[in-house]
Amino acid sequence: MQLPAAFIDKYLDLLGPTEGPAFIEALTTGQAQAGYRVNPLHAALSPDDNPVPGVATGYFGKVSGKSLDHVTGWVYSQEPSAMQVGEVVDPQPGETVLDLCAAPGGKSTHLIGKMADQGLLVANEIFPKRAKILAENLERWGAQHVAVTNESPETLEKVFPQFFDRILVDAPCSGEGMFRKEPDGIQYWTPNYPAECANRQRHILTSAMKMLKPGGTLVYSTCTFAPEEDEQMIAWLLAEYPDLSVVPIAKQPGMDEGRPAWADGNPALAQTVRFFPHHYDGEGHFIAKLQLSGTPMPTKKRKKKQRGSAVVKPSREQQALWDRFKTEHVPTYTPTNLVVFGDELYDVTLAPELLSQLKVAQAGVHLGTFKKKRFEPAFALALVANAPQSLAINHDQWAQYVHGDTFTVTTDCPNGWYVLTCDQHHCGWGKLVNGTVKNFYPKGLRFAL
Ligand SMILES: C[S@@+](CC[C@H](N)C(=O)[O-])C[C@H]1O[C@@H](n2cnc3c(N)ncnc32)[C@H](O)[C@@H]1O
Repeated sequence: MQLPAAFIDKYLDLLGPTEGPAFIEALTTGQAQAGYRVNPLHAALSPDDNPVPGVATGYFGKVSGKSLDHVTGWVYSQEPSAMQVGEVVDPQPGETVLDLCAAPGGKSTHLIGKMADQGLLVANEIFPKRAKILAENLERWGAQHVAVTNESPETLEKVFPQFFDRILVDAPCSGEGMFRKEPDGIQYWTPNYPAECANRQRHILTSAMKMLKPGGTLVYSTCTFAPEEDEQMIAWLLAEYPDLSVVPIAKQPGMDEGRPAWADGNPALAQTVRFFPHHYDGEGHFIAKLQLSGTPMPTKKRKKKQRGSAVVKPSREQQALWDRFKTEHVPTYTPTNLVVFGDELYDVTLAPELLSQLKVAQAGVHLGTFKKKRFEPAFALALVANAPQSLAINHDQWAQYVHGDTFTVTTDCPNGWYVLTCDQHHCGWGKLVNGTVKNFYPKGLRFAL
């Protein structure tokens, strides 16, 4: 890997003659570190290999994107430093949490797991294609109390004034910490790139601050080493918002303190954390945690303007079809709020009057589709709900299932809808008709093993 000369000079200068060369050496010749988290919402998996210190669900190692564990949402691949961000946010069950820059969903899946799927997580991504990937990853995770929005921070701030207990800004950044993992990123680096990113980060943080409840916490993280985007961003926040204070972060082995001297010298900046590849077994990161004091900040009221699709309650007939399906197939599933978009039935946690003001990538749990006097369940429902009527399939049958094939089973079960399970993993819906399983694995997710 060839680093730009200006990059090398900058960090040799910042880190000094002893640390500087060790940093450059680790970044250019060290191996990128792989890891994964297990999904606490699906339990039943406790690997015996290498745990990541400080992350109860985190492990070192690689998981294939085509493995049963990954495809059914039992694990999420995430490198070890990135896992520490969710631990620092530390959301609690029942809280209202915003992940403002959320795609592809590494931190969001971590946050909703730590919340034990209680409360509300709004996972937002500004770019539509990335919002779709975020929605798919969260669907696979099998959480109920999540809304995926596709908005700019400026739009969200108008809908959610002083709304969230915790906000994570995992900011778009110059990505220097990922050079080892994604060397293609090096080509975008110029000496001015960190300052350009910092400009965008200040805009995002300005919106985030308007959405934070008094007493709430803001976590800001980047995957870059650039002081302009790290300590200097926190120094700017503290100067701009006198009601904010830095919350110390518990350090795991190998984590470094933030460097006050790389900003305005404020000693509180030493309570932020840095991940350097010559010290920590993971990629480059920076995390800061801040708390807003109890004084409410002024917010402007705004007229409700509908931007997304109209939110409608199910008709009496639709409600009856759902009730019958629920009683027979997912009796323990308790929806928060049933709404219909066209023929699609959703269970939403975010209040419908707020949803209707937003561009939404996934309003909540997609429960299914109304089709001429019948209800067809959606993939998301199979992952989130417990279904007493499940049908166990083996690994060969699972391979046929994810490929989209129809297959036969030997069973005494009556015809009808089943959640297919393979080694206890919920795989999706199948419809049993005289020993043949009709395949309802979503077309867009199918693949060959
Ligand atoms: C570091 S990534 C987030 C990674 C994610 N938190 C995870 O753990 O999977 C930053 C995200 O911010 C988004 N982004 C880019 N420009 C933005 C803007 N102006 N406002 C908000 N988000 C933005 C990017 O598309 C990207 O998905």
